[in-house]
Amino acid sequence: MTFTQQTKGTDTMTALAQAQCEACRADAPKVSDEELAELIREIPDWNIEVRGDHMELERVFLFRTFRHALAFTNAVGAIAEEVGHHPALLTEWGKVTVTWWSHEMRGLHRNDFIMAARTDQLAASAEGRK
Ligand SMILES: C[C@H](O)[C@H](O)[C@H]1CNC2=NC(N)=NC(=O)C2=N1
Repeated sequence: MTFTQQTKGTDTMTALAQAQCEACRADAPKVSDEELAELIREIPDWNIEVRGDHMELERVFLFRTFRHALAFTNAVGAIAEEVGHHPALLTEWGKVTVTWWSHEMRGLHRNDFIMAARTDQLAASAEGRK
């Protein structure tokens, strides 16, 4: 899995968000422990959850209303569809839990970190954040 960072901007999260996702393959390499330590620093508000035999990236976003939560849910869904890499999305009143991991390879790929960074960028401009 190559991973091309379009820019080496000062804000590494922005650079991560602008990186290109690659098509997920079952035999794609999981991120190494070193990559994990480096990449999680670029998305500091995300938690690494160990679930069964794999890790997942997860963050809760709070909103004033269900309508705002639903709008954000749909915005995340749209960027997922654009790249063909999809999160788990739990939408509740005033709250959206976003979880990224790579199903076919049962683990964390750089794509998951890219999409978490893009999710943060969406949240930065989302209406009704608490
Ligand atoms: C056929 C389709 O492209 C694949 O099933 C994609 C869809 N979206 C995906 N999303 C995630 N998170 N992991 C995958 O392995 C995955 N595979």
